Amino acid sequence: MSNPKDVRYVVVDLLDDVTVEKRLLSEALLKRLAKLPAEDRARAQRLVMQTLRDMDRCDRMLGPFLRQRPAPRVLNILRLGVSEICNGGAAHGVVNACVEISKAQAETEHARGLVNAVLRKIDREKAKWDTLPIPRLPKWLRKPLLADYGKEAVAAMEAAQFAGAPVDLTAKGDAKALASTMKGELLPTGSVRLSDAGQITNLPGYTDGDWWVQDMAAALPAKVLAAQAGETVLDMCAAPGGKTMQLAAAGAKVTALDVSAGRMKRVEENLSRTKLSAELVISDALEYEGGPFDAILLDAPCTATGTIRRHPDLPYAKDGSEFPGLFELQEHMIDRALGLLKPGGRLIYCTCSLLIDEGEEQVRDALARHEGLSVELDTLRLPGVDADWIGPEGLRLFPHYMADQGGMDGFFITCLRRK
Ligand SMILES: C[S@@+](CC[C@H](N)C(=O)[O-])C[C@H]1O[C@@H](n2cnc3c(N)ncnc32)[C@H](O)[C@@H]1O
Repeated sequence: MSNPKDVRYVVVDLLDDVTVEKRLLSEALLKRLAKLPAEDRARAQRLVMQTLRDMDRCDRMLGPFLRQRPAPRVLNILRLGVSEICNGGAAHGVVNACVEISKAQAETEHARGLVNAVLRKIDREKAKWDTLPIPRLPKWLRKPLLADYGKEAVAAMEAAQFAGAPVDLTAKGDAKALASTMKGELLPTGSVRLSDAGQITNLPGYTDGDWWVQDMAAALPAKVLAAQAGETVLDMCAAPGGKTMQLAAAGAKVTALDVSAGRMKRVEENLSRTKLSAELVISDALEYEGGPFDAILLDAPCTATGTIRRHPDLPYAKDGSEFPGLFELQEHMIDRALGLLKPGGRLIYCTCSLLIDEGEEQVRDALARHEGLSVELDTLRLPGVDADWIGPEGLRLFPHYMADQGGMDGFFITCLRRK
């Protein structure tokens, strides 16, 4: 019988965490993977990511064989089975493992016959898999995106999200040299793209802190800030520290602030690995009294809807209900940041979101609230940034930009200057 230390059992637990408990995978993984031997963890993570990415297709495959929707855990066992079988897994082994997982708990034991019968039928029907349409975003997210960008753009975003994401690195030093060492592609924005990275911690230069993982779009805000050596810079929502490291590597005197002590530990570890330094402050940004600073980077807490390529759990763990609270927090944070700037100082505001409420709208509202505030579009014209991506409020990036090279995370980035 399957037990809680089996890879697939843990994967079903993780699917339950996301679809039933509505927890983000990043939060659930730590606790669940700790139950597995180290050598099984990468496989569990790969399987759960694949099943989440395939979820809509799994449900389409299952539809004709289910007279009614099974209990949530039974459905998740089936989804895992479908995803594995349709991605080339050996059906016999997959079916047996899924039946064993069903038998392991009283609430799913009754469904072992169903799991067995349905997965065997799926194996016979698996040719249908490749004809299924690209999964759509959930309605709560699709609707506002359709209103903002139209059908064609949303379909392109969905295709990019389904395709997943390569691994991008930011070099601490020379990006060209890093690309050559890693046999990666040097992107026009200066990030290094790896198509087949494998285990990150085994890559050359990891222990020496020569680079860190950071999507090419996520690397742009610090480039827009363009910190000068000796400048005082506040990284206002810093954890886990990708942008803090860029600012510190540029020679700025960085104050890295975050409200989460747990996440700040990650900043500390990242700085220590890369041998970079910053002053670390654990505080609510809205209560922080420091500065004034030459420049502030505000990578505000947001819906993270631009990162679904890397986080296919998001559409299943969220339903949009907490979004208005985030929009309000972003507004307060912008006001707080402007109050911590030196006269003439610059605020780089960014969110890894696709929603204009967290980008263009925030800028329009901030300009209306603050006299003497202006948007500096020139600073956004960086190497590799297409002029068409820049609108009156800032730089708008979509997952389907540069799709043939692997795409990028959805982001909004702007530079505001205070008189
Ligand atoms: C988008 S993440 C930042 C990512 C980070 N800039 C990087 O590049 O690695 C947003 C961060 O905001 C932090 N946060 C949320 N509310 C906050 C608040 N009121 N004050 C300070 N930080 C906050 C979260 O803990 C989270 O680490």
